[in-house]
Amino acid sequence: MLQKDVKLDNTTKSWVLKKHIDFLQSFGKERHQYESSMMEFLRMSGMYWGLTALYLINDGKIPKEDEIFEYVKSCEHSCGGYSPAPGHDPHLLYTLSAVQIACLINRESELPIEKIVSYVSKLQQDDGSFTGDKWGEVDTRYSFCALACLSLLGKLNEINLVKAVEFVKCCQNFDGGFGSRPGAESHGGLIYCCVGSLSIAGRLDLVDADTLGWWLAERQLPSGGLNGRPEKLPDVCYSWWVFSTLNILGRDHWIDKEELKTFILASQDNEGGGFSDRPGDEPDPFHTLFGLAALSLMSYDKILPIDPTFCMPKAVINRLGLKPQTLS
Ligand SMILES: COc1ccc(S(=O)(=O)N2Cc3cc(-c4ccc(C=O)o4)ccc3N(Cc3cncn3C)C[C@H]2Cc2ccc(O)cc2)cc1
Ligand SMILES: [Zn+2]
Repeated sequence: MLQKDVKLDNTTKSWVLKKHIDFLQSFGKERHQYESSMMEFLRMSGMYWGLTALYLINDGKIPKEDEIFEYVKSCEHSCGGYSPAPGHDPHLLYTLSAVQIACLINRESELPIEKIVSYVSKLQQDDGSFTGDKWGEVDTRYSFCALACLSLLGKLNEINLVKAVEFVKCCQNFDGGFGSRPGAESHGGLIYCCVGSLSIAGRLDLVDADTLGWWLAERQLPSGGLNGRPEKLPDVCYSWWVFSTLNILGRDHWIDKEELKTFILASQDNEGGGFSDRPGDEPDPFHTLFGLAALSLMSYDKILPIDPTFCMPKAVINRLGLKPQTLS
């Protein structure tokens, strides 16, 4: 079977740092007005992706912190959950993004912490799993959102952590990977969510690190890029999901970092800045964060260090006194 991959033109690129700062600072303004209105349904997450990326390459400086915190507050619901934009419904995805943004700008103590804890706790099911909102769709993505959100607020003990870990374990497959629910196939993004959950819970002993490490290393293609499942095309965001998981498991040397770096740099937009999912596509804040975050794990140039479990600057995780488990 011909292996699906992309062909890189052979110029190893350096990176256009200044243009990435411009791209991130202008996203949502006139240049991207249409796109930003199209993306209203995920705007709180879009702000977390854009602001975290900017923090990493702009020396930790984030402009208009008061305006940002006003926006976060405008999306707060009486139940303690946050919506992606005013007038939308609250959801666990955007509640995590809201807490992450507050931590980035040092304002987490001004959040209604007890109400957020109550919102997240109510989403935990009897089997330890979490739904994304009251409509009840269970997915290991939401286990990660719940544990990351409460851990950032120092309230991890307010949910049943033993049951939460038990559910993640039930989603482990024979290939060492994890899926969205028990029996679902292994997928790079969900493996990151499950290993990230176990890292926050201090239960990486439950992971078969050699079998999973091997499956993750198999994601690297001749282009240097990583895919999320066998036979899929490489994609910059998997540089994060797969590579940060290998980093947590202490096996990031099992892939060729130089080749991964070349793939990521080939996916940057030299004109307008930003990174796309693969070379030649449109850049967006989502792939810009995950490309920069993977480069940060490789200590590329002057990108500030990032925490592999929370996908947040190490300086913020240290300030909060958090120590997510990793296997050295
Ligand atoms: C452009 O098409 C999509 C498809 C899915 C989504 S998503 O919200 O379900 N989601 C996140 C995601 C975001 C973007 C994007 C474009 C512009 C912005 C502004 O900030 O963000 C683009 C893609 C994307 N996807 C889809 C994707 C990424 N790589 C391959 N694909 C198919 C991921 C998707 C699921 C998701 C992942 C992580 C997360 O924290 C939240 C949602 C969004 C746009
Ligand atoms: Zn992607």
